[in-house]
Amino acid sequence: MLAGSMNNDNDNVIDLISDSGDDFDSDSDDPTSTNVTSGENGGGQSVCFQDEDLLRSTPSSSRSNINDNDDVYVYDSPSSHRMLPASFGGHNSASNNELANVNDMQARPNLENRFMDPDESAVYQEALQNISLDKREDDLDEGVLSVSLLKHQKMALAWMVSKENSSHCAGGILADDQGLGKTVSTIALILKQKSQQSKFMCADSDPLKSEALNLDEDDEAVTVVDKEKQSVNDGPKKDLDASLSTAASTSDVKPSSSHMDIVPNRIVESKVERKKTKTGTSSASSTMRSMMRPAAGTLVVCPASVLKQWANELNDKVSQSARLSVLVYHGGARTKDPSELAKYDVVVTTYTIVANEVPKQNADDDQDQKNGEESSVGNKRKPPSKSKKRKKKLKDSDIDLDSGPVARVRWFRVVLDEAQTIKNFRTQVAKGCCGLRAKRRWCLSGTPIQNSIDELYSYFRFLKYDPYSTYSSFCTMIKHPIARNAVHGYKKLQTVLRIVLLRRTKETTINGEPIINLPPKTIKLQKVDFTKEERAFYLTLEERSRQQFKEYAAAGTVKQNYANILLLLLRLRQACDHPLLVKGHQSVFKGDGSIEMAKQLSKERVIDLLARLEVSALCAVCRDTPEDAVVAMCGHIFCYQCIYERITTDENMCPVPNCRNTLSTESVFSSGTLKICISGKTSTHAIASSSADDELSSISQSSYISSKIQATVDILNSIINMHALTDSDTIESNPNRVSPVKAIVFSQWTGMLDLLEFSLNSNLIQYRRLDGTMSLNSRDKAVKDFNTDPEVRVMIMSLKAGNLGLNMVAACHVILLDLWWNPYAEDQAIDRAHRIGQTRPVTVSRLTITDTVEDRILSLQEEKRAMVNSAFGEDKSSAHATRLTVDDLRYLFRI
Ligand SMILES: Nc1ncnc2c1ncn2[C@@H]1O[C@H](COP(=O)(O)OP(=O)(O)OP(=O)(O)O)[C@@H](O)[C@H]1O
Repeated sequence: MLAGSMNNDNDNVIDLISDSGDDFDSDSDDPTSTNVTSGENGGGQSVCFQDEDLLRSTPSSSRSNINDNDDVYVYDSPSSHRMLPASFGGHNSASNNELANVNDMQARPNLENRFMDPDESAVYQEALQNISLDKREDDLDEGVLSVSLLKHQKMALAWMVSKENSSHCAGGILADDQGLGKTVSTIALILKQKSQQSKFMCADSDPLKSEALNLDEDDEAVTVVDKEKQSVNDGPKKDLDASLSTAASTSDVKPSSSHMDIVPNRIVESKVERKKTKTGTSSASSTMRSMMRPAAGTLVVCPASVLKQWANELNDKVSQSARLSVLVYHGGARTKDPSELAKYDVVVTTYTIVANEVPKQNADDDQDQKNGEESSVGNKRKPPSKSKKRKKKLKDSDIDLDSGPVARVRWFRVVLDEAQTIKNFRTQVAKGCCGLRAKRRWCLSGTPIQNSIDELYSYFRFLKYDPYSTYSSFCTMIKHPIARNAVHGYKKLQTVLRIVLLRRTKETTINGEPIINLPPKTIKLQKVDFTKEERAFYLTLEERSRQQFKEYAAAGTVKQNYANILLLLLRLRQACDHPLLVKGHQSVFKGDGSIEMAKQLSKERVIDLLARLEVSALCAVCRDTPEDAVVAMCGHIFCYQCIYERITTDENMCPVPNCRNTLSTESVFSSGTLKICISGKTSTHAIASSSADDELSSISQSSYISSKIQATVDILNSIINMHALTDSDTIESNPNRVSPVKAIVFSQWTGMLDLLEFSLNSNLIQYRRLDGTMSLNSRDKAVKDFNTDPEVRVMIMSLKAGNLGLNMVAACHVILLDLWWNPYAEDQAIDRAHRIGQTRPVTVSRLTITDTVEDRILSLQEEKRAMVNSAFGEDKSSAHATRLTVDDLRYLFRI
């Protein structure tokens, strides 16, 4: 275990998780956010804690069911390994226990008093009210959905409806495991509440009604649109399939081309809106503009990769008679007219678009975060006063002109799918989502907490879950109580969460019955050996990295060189996949015009950009370790996917605050592109294989089949050939006869996918590919081909582009080519196949090379799981928070 290798030197604790805005943010899925334990008590599960993460260790019995002997994890135990305990969801087998917290409050006023704050009385009241609602179910009239809701979905529907009707925090977090049908539950909610939504959308035309319904407390002025100025317009009625085929590509979207079944009487006169917005920037006109903000239906915000899937589900799961009008709001040619959005029951868009179109929260918000960070335990600061709020809202109106259509309507409901996207409250995307005006707010996430308690704050802020929606209150009322007394602090947190969060795992039972009968999932850790040459290559690299680290340590500059150290680790991880990745092999992205652009730059500039790229720790958009890192002309670093989505859909401004640099696909460079310019060679392969000092050139060729690739191909071949059919096969006895066995292969590096492709081609294995550089239409087609074409047996995907949301039950094997710091990203990937609709046992192969950095990553992953579990577990013995220490890094470098 990791901790076993560490000493007690707490003086060595370094703060590798920055508190505010620097590069080492607590959001990142790199070791900085792993909250690794360090040896405080001389080995074992000792930890070095600070108040940031406030986490405790878990007894081994409550951890995942790990068989140490054969490295097979079997996820069929009733005690889920996942991050929230039974008591959180409130709707699982522990449904009686889960009420204990609230009952405690009733029965023992002392407990209540221990944390009761005047601002929290509404929370307390709701906790009391909720006691009796636990097992309620709700359903839709027959024929509204094309499928029947499962029992747990009926329970979710009842809970969501009651939450929406709650006076305090209308909405919540549906945190069911991946693949348990959150999308369908949410669609059921939209349908169930359709009449309320329609009332909201129509109330614009009746000021009295608007006031009586108190329709939008978020707005500074209730929108009053003269009925006479509304045009009744049925709009172009096109069917959803047609709209999808035009709307989802990044290049071929026509404004308003994706309308269907427009709700009559709901069209705000767009000319009026446009005229108003053109008339200058005076406060009068901005107030007017605000008043003219039309009321719209439900906005679904999701990652680009699942945009089409959402639209498809809205189409497929709703019967013809109850059909919802749906707009896929995406692509450079999307409408600029907010009233256009207000015509639809549901608008589906991406996080990138929300981040771009919604004005970021202003200084008040930042000040609040500062207050929270600065305030010490017991030193409570007041949340912003009402007058301040008012001021802020007026400012919002003033910046209305800068905002896009999604920010210029009042939504009835906003749903954030894969809501962990906003887990870092400091990111633009989190701020953008919080800036949306909405009456009801939902977060959907199978992995709501990945790194720290702070992630909850981001959801609470979005949900406007008062009083915890300001950072200072969140710290005072949640973080600090945990720091003071973990037992009571967590109990309180569980109670607070129980009101807004519903979670069931695949192992949850209702009345003794599993909520879902999925075939089992088996995860195998498959250890692969390097060849002699690969081992030699790796050892040389490792030795160099170790020396470098020692130099930093000797100079006392480990912290300052943190980005460099991450890069050293990255190289070691890549070496485990294929030596060529270390040599700079990277996909030259399809249609990449940037080589020509880079050639125009001076050599110094190119070298400078390459240097920046090579020390990049985090993507400036997602704040994760960049996948397929690119550097922009301004020097900022991004994942290619993160920036590609932005520059192909929007105004092309660099998303880094105060950097107004214009970006295009031609002006962001991969290291491969820059190296081509420096060397004058035409391909990265050529550079890699022609290095003068490359004594190991035979394994640095793109045609070289690395051990991991060989292992992957072996697995694939055995899967494909395994199910030889006999004459006696029936559909029942051998379902593979009708649906051939298929596999998904994930890697973090598109360069690795390129290299794998060589072997798949030479083995005549038919495959499709999905990565972040592909248009949404191409991705959708790849998924469809994989799911429906019996000849296509393999899907190769980049982890970032493919691990969220997609339904791929055609696969019953998943191969993870490399390990990720954050084990939850792997869980998400695996659950593309292990979800409702899967009929066969799912086998997962995690490939690792023995005796390399990957062994240590495995330990880190387990520590991370234990950390997240322990945040909510039963063991109260060691209530501390964790930080990555110098010793942790020594451990990673085997020093
Ligand atoms: N009641 C139902 N009947 C039939 N199929 C269903 C039902 N509910 C969900 N499904 C199907 O199960 C699959 C998983 O559902 P869904 O995508 O809603 O899960 P999810 O919880 O949103 O997953 P993720 O967290 O991965 O996004 C989908 O293919 C969906 O169509």
